[in-house]
Amino acid sequence: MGGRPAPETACLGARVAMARLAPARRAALRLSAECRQRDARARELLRTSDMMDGLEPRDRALTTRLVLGAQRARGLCDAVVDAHLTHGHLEPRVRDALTLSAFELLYLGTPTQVAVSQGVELAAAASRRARGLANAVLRRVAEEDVRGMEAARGRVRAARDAGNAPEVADVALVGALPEWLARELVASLGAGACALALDAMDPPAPTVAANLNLDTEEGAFARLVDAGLRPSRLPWPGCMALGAQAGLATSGLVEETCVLPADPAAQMVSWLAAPSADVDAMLEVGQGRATKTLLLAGANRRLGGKVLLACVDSVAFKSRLARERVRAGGLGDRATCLTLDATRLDARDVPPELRGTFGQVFVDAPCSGTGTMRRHPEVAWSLGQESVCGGSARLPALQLRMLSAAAARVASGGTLAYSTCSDLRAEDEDVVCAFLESEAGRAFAPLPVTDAPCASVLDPASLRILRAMTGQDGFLRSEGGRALGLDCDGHFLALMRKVG
Ligand SMILES: C[S@@+](CC[C@H](N)C(=O)[O-])C[C@H]1O[C@@H](n2cnc3c(N)ncnc32)[C@H](O)[C@@H]1O
Repeated sequence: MGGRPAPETACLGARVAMARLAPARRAALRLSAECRQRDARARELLRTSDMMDGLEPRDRALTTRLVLGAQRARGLCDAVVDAHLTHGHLEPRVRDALTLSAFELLYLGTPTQVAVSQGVELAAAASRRARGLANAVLRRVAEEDVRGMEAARGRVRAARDAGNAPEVADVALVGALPEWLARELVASLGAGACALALDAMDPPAPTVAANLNLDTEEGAFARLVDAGLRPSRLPWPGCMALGAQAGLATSGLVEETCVLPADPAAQMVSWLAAPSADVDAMLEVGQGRATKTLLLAGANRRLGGKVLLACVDSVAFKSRLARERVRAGGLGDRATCLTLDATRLDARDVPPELRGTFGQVFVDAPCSGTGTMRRHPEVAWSLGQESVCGGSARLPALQLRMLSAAAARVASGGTLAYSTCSDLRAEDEDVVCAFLESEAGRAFAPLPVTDAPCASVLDPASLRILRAMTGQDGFLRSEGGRALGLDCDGHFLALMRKVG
């Protein structure tokens, strides 16, 4: 490995001096550096990097875990490492190496000897002079911080078992979150913040939805079996977990839109936001790449309907993608995908397709994404407190503006649905309450999600999950499903009926 070992390394003995850096860790270091330098999303980089193709499947899995995990825990690992430095500055690549190894020690439970010796090699790969420093820092992480983490985990588990809200400091540590975000999540979820923290580093189970616009649930299931993806049914119509995910991309099933990769709670939100068979026109706001468009059209079909959809998003390339996807996904000309700033939906000069009113309007709002941090690890440390907290917070203000503008397009007796993939009350209940108290919202009354049209076709197991997710206010918070063992992201849905 080159260079004379520093005294600290020498005292660890021959095993450390001779350790060979595992290919997975070497790849993780390079990819972490690339994430930092290009400000790239870790998942996107992992998907497109040639480096991943050259790795054995087991190494690929470890690299993925390390890169995503180190991104997720980056602020916390930085602070832990900094606390053990005797002088301030670290070369960025050495910091990348120490972050990866601190993450292994604190969150993956890698045995100390392995994590430290590999961490020393990793740091040496970044800078030869860093061996001694890496050894000293990582030993202290192993001796001091791992113990503190175990104690915090024990307290969060105890709070979960007793049904109590956990301590904010414990959630920040165990969930690898900035303190302010941990505080907001505990305030929003109460005891539900325990599971969020304890599962923070568990990769979400791969799940897909049958595209019921193209095929039956049984047909999609059979095609997944044929592709060797070992599907099993989850308690929601068309929702399936995959026993083997490798092969989904190459099976062609996603490209053909036979199945739609989607979290179980996102599937539920789409179904519950779907109109009944007698609604002929629906407006979807924040269409993105049309995953929910296809899901809710499929649910409407299952109810016997054939709704026409007008869909808007402010980003032109998403509308283009959505257009291709709804066509391939079996909606033909029934869905119109438009690029428009939805805060202007109440203006007179909207495109002709958006004039008049709709029996169902669904706002899938842009949000912090705090419910999907396992998929999008950057969120935890890149989200600014000022985006979601305080009277002038950017996201709640945008969400309220979009909801109010969309409300102008709801027909009398029609339904307005509002959803986010945020766990924060500031973007969920608080936005809905502010809307209902506003001039535009006075004509609306909350409608319990258990009264959504699709509830009539749910089997007892699906109804049980739905009830567990429904709060006393009638809104859906998916974290209630976790208590029943459903592995899902954090999603929120409110339904409101136009009564005025
Ligand atoms: C939660 S994502 C939607 C996900 C999408 N419905 C799906 O199923 O994949 C929110 C969407 O709102 C869009 N958006 C953000 N600001 C907007 C605005 N002012 N007007 C319309 N769309 C907006 C974003 O581009 C993003 O695609």
